[in-house]
Amino acid sequence: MGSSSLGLHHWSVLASQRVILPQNSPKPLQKFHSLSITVTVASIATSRASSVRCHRGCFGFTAFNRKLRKSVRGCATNPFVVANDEKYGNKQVISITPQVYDYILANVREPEVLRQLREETASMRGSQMQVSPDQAQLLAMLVQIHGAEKCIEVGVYTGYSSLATALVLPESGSLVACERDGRSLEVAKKYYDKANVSHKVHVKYGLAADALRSLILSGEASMILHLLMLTRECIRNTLNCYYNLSRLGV
Ligand SMILES: C[S@@+](CC[C@H](N)C(=O)[O-])C[C@H]1O[C@@H](n2cnc3c(N)ncnc32)[C@H](O)[C@@H]1O
Repeated sequence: MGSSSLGLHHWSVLASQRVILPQNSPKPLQKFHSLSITVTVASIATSRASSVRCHRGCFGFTAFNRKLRKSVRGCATNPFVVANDEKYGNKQVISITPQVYDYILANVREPEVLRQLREETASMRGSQMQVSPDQAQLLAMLVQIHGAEKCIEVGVYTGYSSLATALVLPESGSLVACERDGRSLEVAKKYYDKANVSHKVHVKYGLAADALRSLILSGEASMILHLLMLTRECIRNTLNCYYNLSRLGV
């Protein structure tokens, strides 16, 4: 993986990374791992209990999710939490309450086209899977800070996070968008068109691992892997491909 590569994961994959990543991961993957934690922290803060349930079903990381559910429940009821752990110097920390989250949502910078996509998706099956506006803003910001030109999204659904990414990519940039569900992909494509970013998005309909394998074969250059929401087996296959990409130095 080249020097301009950046790896991010959605929080729910964090537990699996420990199991799947090779022990002697090359440096880029170590960077990838620590960056995921950044996103994880941000995402845990804004995840809803319903999505926690969904992820539990998908991945079966019961202990991890039990902990997470507990923290989400705690966040919803206690505006302030005193962290007794010495590590935090017994400081008072603000947790996310519905009111704080309302404030975040009211102040997030969400382009009009993303708002429309979010509203259209709200009535669709699986809408709880969609990333939230604040998560998308964080992703878009990281793409911009990093000056990324080539990105991959594994798991597009109706396209919210991929559209947020495509909107901030430069005109010369490209996003490989992998999704196995044709119906949600149709919605995504409609919004890429609407936002005039279709030329930046290379849609790969089918299993992500296949798309990644073909990227390896074609020797595609540096990229961002920024969302991975698959079954455990798919994660294993996909990460193997990703690991091969980094070993090849692409
Ligand atoms: C959590 S959703 C993605 C949310 C999306 N990034 C958004 O912003 O709305 C996960 C998506 O991954 C897709 N998916 C699951 N396994 C897959 C695989 N093996 N290959 C490609 N897509 C997959 C599902 O169909 C689903 O649409």
